[in-house]
Amino acid sequence: MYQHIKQSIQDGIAQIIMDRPGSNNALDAEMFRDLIAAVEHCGADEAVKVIILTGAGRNFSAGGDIKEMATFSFISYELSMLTGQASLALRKCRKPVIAMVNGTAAGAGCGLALGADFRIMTEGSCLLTAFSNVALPGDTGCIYHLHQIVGLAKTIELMALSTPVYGEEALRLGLATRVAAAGKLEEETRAFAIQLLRRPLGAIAMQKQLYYEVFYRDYMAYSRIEAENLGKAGASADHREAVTAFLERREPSFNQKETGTK
Ligand SMILES: C/C=C/C(=O)SCCNC(=O)CCNC(=O)[C@H](O)C(C)(C)COP(=O)(O)OP(=O)(O)OC[C@H]1O[C@@H](n2cnc3c(N)ncnc32)[C@H](O)[C@@H]1OP(=O)(O)O
Repeated sequence: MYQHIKQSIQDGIAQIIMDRPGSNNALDAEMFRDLIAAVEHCGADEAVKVIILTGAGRNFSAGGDIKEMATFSFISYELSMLTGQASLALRKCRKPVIAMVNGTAAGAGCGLALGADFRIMTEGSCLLTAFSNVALPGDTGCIYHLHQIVGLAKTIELMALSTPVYGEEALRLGLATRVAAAGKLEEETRAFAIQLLRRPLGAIAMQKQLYYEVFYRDYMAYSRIEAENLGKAGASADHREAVTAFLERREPSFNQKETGTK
């Protein structure tokens, strides 16, 4: 049904898989659209009680498709807004959403994991904001979600430095819900989903509605600024340099000018 999104339902648990392992599940506009459709579909399907979002292969997702970015002269407003809508779809969904973070969740992948209600990680899996590595300010509501969990000071640090946050530290910061034992990520995520299945899901749906309506009130205003900034930064010399450096597998050399100047 979708090209790079797989969806299955078993015993009330839907699994949505970002499935482009050759590119570490890097996301393009079509994948964001399909992900939103899959989440909305699961949200409306009576057979689905709990949703698990994960990535195929070694990593959850490497975020926006940098190889595709190399072909752009700018990042479109439509793509930028789609990123924010994708993580909002997880937040708006009335079913509990668990991000099963296999390997790395980078950039937009990190934003999506943070848009979920729960994150199950392993000691070796990590959340990596990554945006500043490619001279971008952020998307997928990443700053908004992060700020809700760790506060502004830690958000500023994680966004500016793009330091990876591994399982145990993520747990300490409140970013991870559970850290599964090595090799047990799927088993422990499923056990967590089954635990949720036994909870009063109607009341949890109302809790989610309340979180969304109260704590995400200004999300769309935020999202528009996020998209405008992504467009400006996507046209900057620093971003061009970062994308070229990524493809050439070398460290970028930033020119230190304000992002958005050419
Ligand atoms: C609009 C949205 C914007 C954003 O999200 S901005 C943030 C963009 N994302 C990043 O900056 C993260 C970039 N990727 C990485 O840092 C690493 O990857 C990982 C930590 C995720 C995984 O590392 P490892 O397991 O060592 O894999 P590997 O050798 O780096 O990559 C394997 C193949 O995957 C391709 N790939 C990785 N990330 C992306 C990406 N974001 N877009 C497109 N392709 C990607 C590589 O190039 C390579 O491919 P080949 O084998 O052909 O050389």
